[in-house]
Amino acid sequence: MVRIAFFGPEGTFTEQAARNLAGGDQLFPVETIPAAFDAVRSGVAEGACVPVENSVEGPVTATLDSAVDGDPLVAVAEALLPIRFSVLTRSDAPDPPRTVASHPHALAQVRGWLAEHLPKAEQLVASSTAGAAVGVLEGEYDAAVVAPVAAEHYPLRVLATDVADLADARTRFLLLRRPGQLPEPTGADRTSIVVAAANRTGSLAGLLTELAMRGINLTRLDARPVKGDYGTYRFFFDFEGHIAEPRIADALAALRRRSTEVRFLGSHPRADGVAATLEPGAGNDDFAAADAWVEAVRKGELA
Ligand SMILES: O=C(O)C(=O)C[C@]1(C(=O)O)C=C[C@@H](O)C=C1
Repeated sequence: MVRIAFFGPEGTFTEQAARNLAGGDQLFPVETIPAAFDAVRSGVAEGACVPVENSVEGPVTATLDSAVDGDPLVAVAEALLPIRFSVLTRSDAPDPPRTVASHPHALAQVRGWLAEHLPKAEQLVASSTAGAAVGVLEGEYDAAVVAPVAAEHYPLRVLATDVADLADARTRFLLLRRPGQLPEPTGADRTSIVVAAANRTGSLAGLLTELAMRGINLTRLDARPVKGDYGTYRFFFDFEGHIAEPRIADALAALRRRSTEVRFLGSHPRADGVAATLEPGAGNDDFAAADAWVEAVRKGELA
């Protein structure tokens, strides 16, 4: 039985994403994002499901940092969930609640709603949305901002549903595994890498140029500090395409040459199915034809 760790406890958005991604695999919750990575690295689980980016609050930094701190893991699939929250409370909690807790990404997505409906409630950070629900049950907080499914897991009173400051908020989640066989290219794929850029003029521009020259469309760029080396950063790139495609392989090789540290984080189908935009001359056939031409020139077959 394949075991998949997910960022829990039960009733997180990540559990929902894991259910979408894991098929019949056995899911089990872990308390933190680093613990989900560790479960795979140590062999306790074959896979892990974690959030990676939210359309309102941006990157999930615990996921980015865990991707570089430890043995390499690769993303083999992703899920994209629309995000709308419920607010739960204990029936014996003060009305209105004096404290409201959630994951920082969740609090950031309901700032306006909280200001309007619970302006006096102190906002507290919990390990996850469902972790906040557990805290409400245990009397630690009065209310929690949670995924709607949390109401099915925890015996709490529903104070509000369909809570979201922005109608189209989404979070993207990854299914991670130890490196092995990669998913096949589909034409609508995403490749992720993390690169340490040298601290000198134009080094990031140089990396970006390698992608741009090969007609590769970036879908995300985040910087994270290299811990313990003030002023130095690693850059996380997501871009359209799959390492099996020549333009992507060619760009990765160029980044490898330019940087002392590149970590491949996966090539997998995009959850939204958006096909890669192909610039003129960037297709697989264009690369094959150009390689054949160089080979012919080398052999003296062409002037
Ligand atoms: O706490 C959860 O339920 C999570 O799955 C984490 C998380 C996140 O990291 O962004 C996932 C989706 C929502 O955007 C809020 C929180």
